Amino acid sequence: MSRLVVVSNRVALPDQPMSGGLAVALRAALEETGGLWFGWSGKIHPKESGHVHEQQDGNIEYVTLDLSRQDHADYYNGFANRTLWPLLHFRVDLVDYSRETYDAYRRVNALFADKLAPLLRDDDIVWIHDYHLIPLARLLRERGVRCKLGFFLHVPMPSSDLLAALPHHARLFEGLSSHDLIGFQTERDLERFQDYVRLFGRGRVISDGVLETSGGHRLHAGAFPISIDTARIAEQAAAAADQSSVIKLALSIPRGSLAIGVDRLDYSKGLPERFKAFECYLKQYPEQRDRLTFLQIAPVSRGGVPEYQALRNELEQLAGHINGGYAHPDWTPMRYVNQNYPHSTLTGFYRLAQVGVVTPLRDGMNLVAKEFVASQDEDNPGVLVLSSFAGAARELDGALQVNPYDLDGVAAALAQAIEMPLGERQERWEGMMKRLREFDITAWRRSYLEALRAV
Ligand SMILES: O=P(O)(O)OC[C@H]1O[C@H](O[C@H]2O[C@H](CO)[C@@H](O)[C@H](O)[C@H]2O)[C@H](O)[C@@H](O)[C@@H]1O
Ligand SMILES: O=c1ccn([C@@H]2O[C@H](COP(=O)(O)OP(=O)(O)O)[C@@H](O)[C@H]2O)c(=O)[nH]1
Repeated sequence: MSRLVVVSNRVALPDQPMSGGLAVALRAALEETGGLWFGWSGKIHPKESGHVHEQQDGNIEYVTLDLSRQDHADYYNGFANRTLWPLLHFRVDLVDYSRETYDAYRRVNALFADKLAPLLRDDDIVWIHDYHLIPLARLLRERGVRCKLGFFLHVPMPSSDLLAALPHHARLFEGLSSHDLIGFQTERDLERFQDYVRLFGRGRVISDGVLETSGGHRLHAGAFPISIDTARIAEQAAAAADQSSVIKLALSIPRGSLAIGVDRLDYSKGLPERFKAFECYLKQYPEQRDRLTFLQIAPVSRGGVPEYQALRNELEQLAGHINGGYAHPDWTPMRYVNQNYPHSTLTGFYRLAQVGVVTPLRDGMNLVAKEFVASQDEDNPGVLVLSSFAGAARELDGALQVNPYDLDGVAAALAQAIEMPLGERQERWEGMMKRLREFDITAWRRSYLEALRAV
């Protein structure tokens, strides 16, 4: 059996807190197969990039690299998170492009290739993840790597006109053609990529899922929606009721209902719009007031990027404004928490909640939506309010689907969720849970790797 080598910028090193779906999902996938996980150590080196750390945990070997302060600023905060991230989330207005950060991005990818290529064997299966590492496959091929190379994009693929707004887009995206298989979260993402190849990439779509580049090279592309370890999450949620933080939360809401949101503090997650929609709900449904408490957990993410700092300030003001307007001495409508929680606690929080609120403006998948469903009590399941712009919306059709820009629509969905009769809640939940049981993290990994092996 060939060895699985996973490559990603973010690596979930043992005993580190995880927030971010990529790390959560890849750890779950690698725990089953074992293999090598290669990427950034999460550390800044005072002098230079490239210092290597090696670590073994069970059947997973970790090889990670430090980044210098400059490379971290220009590659991670810069080109990856101020250029590609907004572009791929349809936010051209936030794209900050500079040749300096693009050079750093290529430089760090070349460093990854230099360190990884000597570790690879011809019968390895190498699975590269996400927008940080688009040029890596080509750089590995240039260093003589011959094994199968696959790529998975965790974020949305925007429409081709938006991609074409990026200077040097052709040079960047041509690099993807060095893979044998490119995976997307949804069929829509795949379609938009095929459009880009035809309209701007000088390539051809031979048949659905088979592409030919301008140089005549053929590669495969498909949709592989990422998922969760459904059975484990359901077990954790049922066991979490004994945890002190879960008990304390339950005791703090003696009457009424809990709505919960859990997101990295990121502008793609639609948090200001969500807070404003909650305010609309409080205003428009006074008869339900005092019954619903909204808990938003939002661990700080990419704190070195100015747009994320501005978002944090905005959310603090909005939360203060809502509580100032509606709180009573014995009830506060909003609880806004920047702390990061382990899954074992989060699943207990999800299970306590009557409503899960997942309203990103754009999201590749959104694992929180799936975790919320998997954590529910089958005898009394909560209701998921889900943005139709999350990749998860394709599969979670039992959710109340909303347009996150339509604040009145989100407010109405919250009110509907609170009033929804048990029978309807169960029916909606069962359909979604069936899908998550059948298509869990193992099925995702298998379906992608089988397709890659078959190429
Ligand atoms: O590594 P960070 O900069 O801290 O960011 C965390 C991760 O955010 C993004 O996650 C995406 O992957 C999820 C799993 O496929 C998906 O559900 C979600 O919609 C995406 O936003 C990013 O793509 C990852 O690279 C980051 O590690
Ligand atoms: O305090 C937190 C907040 C989030 N998460 C996890 O981080 C992941 C977020 O993934 P998602 O796909 O929803 O969004 P991303 O952050 O990757 O864009 C989920 O597994 C969450 O349970 C966590 O472990 N602790």
